[in-house]
Amino acid sequence: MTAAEVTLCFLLRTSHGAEQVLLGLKKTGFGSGKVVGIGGHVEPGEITAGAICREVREETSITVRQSDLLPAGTVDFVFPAKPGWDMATTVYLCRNFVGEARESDEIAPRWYPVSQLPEAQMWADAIHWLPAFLAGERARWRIEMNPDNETVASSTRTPLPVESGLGDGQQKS
Ligand SMILES: Nc1[nH]c(=O)nc2c1ncn2[C@H]1C[C@H](O)[C@@H](COP(=O)(O)OP(=O)(O)OP(=O)(O)O)O1
Repeated sequence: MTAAEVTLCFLLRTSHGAEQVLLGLKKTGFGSGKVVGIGGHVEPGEITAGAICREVREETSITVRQSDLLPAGTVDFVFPAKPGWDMATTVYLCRNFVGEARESDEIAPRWYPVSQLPEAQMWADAIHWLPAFLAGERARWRIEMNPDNETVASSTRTPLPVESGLGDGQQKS
């Protein structure tokens, strides 16, 4: 089964001298009840950068321009006991955006200090890859889950060269 194409964007800001990242409590669907990154599925006909701008706006009311997206890498989430959940994720950071985060039907967004991520409320794998992306590392990650679909069986990281474009302009057919 082919992994679903999804995308995540981590908005960053500095508040009172501390760096913060926008995450959100997922209220519906996949990962409901967890604190997750902002994002979702790339729809047919969309490029990944267009999809993430749409998802950020739908989920948080914040406007992000494609030209302000900073490609960070990818995460392949692999669920061997549930292959239908496999996702190929393109990850962006963004420091330039317009608007205030507002709750949507899907997500209750909240700013967290980068140094104090809400690890216990997130997917167990997030602490493997998220701090590295937030520290500016660019990489391709592969996360394989255990049969419980919750705990991590393995995580592997392949560094990306700084100039890599990550195929941002590719259109999904
Ligand atoms: N193991 C995992 N750890 C993690 O932190 N995020 C994961 C994950 N597996 C999947 N995700 C993320 C990637 C993706 O952004 C999200 C699932 O996409 P969506 O939020 O779009 O799902 P939904 O089906 O609820 O919504 P729609 O796409 O609107 O139908 O879950």
